Amino acid sequence: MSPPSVADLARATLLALAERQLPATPENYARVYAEMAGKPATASQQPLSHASSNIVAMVRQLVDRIIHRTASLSEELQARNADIRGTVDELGSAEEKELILRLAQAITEKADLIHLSVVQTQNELAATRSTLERMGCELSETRQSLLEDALTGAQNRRGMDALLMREVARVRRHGGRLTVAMIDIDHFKEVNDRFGHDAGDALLAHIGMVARSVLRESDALVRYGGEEFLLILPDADIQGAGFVVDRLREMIARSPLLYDQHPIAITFSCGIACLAEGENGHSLVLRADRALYDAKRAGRNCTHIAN
Ligand SMILES: Nc1nc2c(ncn2[C@@H]2O[C@H](COP(=O)(O)OP(=O)(O)OP(=O)(O)O)[C@@H](O)[C@H]2O)c(=O)[nH]1
Repeated sequence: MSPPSVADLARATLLALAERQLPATPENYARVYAEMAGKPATASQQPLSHASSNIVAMVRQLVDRIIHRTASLSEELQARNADIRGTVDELGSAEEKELILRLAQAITEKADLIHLSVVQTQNELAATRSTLERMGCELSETRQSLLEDALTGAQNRRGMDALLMREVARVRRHGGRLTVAMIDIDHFKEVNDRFGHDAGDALLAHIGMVARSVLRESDALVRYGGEEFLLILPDADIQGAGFVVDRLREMIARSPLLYDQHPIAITFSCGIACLAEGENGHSLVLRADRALYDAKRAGRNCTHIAN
């Protein structure tokens, strides 16, 4: 069975909150989500550059250890080989049965020692390989977090560029559609002004969580700017994207963030654009952004479709 996706976890977290009748506070989210994801809720993240340089230092240490171990094994084998050759020479000239037996015994013991050294080295190399595999996993997590926004868990702009490039190339190669929806929270500044910056941050994390719960596995959520998110919807047309955005609007209306016992209800404005023939990802996003601007000018809490 494949592991649950982030969207599955987000959905399950919302469900678990409702079942336990817990208010949707950031603390409850963090606790339940961490339980679902099987991660410690308070895991402190090392700064990335620090984590990366740690990994590089560890790889260097491991490689040094392998070089040292194989070099000393090679020296040891050479010395034991010379030793055995000497004993075999003695054996060639030995005439007494007892001496022959003793020399043969000595050769067997030396061969056993060689075998032991090789087995030890094999074990050490196997341990090194599993350490390297573990570090490979950590490195790919680190690489992933370089593309993620830490506050909301959405992709950041760098992640968005890579995703859009891949999706536009897919449409060009195989046909199909690509639609994006640019979303901007209405009057977000008032949330900061009234409840404080931490509440604003918690609201952004909340929106990220709710948005992930309405998206499909193949969709992506990007934090485009301060309080602006981009939904990347492969294989969706304008109508399909409108349906996703309506669902998000409904979910957000139904589950306002509870911050310090205060429900913080918000709405958002949205601009939708579908990739046109020959268009690149940058221009697609700009068209969605312009449609969003039109939605704001039209009074907010609505969706506009790009020309
Ligand atoms: N708490 C918090 N606030 C942020 C973050 N990024 C941007 N902001 C704030 O978001 C607010 C955006 O304000 P405006 O651009 O005036 O937009 P708005 O108040 O949402 O108004 P409209 O978009 O016109 O509906 C500013 O006050 C920024 O300081 C963030 O990461 N956390």
